[in-house]
Amino acid sequence: MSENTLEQQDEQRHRIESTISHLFAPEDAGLHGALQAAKDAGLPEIQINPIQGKLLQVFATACQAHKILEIGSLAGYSGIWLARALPADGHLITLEINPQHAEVVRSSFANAGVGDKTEVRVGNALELLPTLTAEAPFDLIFIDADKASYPQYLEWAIKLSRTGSIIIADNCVRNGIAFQPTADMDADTAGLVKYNQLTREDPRLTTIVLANDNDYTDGLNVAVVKAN
Ligand SMILES: C[S@@+](CC[C@H](N)C(=O)[O-])C[C@H]1O[C@@H](n2cnc3c(N)ncnc32)[C@H](O)[C@@H]1O
Repeated sequence: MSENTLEQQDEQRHRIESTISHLFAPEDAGLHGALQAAKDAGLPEIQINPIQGKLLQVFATACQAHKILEIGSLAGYSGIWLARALPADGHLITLEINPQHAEVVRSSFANAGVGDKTEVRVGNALELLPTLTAEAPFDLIFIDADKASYPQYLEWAIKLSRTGSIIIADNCVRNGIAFQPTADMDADTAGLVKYNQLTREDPRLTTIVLANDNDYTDGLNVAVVKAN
């Protein structure tokens, strides 16, 4: 029997991933609407994928999240996944620096039926985070904004957490460059490398990186707060 070519293996992997996505993480009209609104507004297509969205919901459910904080909203796609994991009296705050993005997010949240339990705060997350202490602790914090600031976002995420909170950050693999410090790395890569190092070494956290695919193109860093 002849061995599968690389192309056939790729096709098979893609088929299995699509099946998992279709079976376990189907997108409804609200999520499709957020993607279409992003396209119509000319926003970049850099949102998480459906399997990651479902994974966020699984983690939110695991820590019985009532309060969720997101850093980096874009068009509200990940925010909708997260908000849907909340109970009726739950609340999601999402921070977004770009006012145009924030407008799209608000309307996508309303279209998806999660307008009542969500709030978009506009500004630089590094300036907004210190204003959130009275609303802490957050049960789950999702970090997905500028990569250079990830180490500072981690510091705030821990401050705004409780024991058992889950801190998740996107783009923490990037074909392996997020683990390899080099003399000439750019600020984004330096932020990711430092983030992975800090979450690995901080005794208050237990952390793993989950790749999105077998090629390790990218993935999520998932840290649980052990003690706070
Ligand atoms: C990768 S996108 C977020 C994608 C979104 N989480 C999703 O998956 O649907 C990053 C977002 O972070 C925002 N952003 C970048 N720097 C920021 C900052 N300093 N403070 C707040 N938001 C920021 C960008 O404007 C952009 O909308």
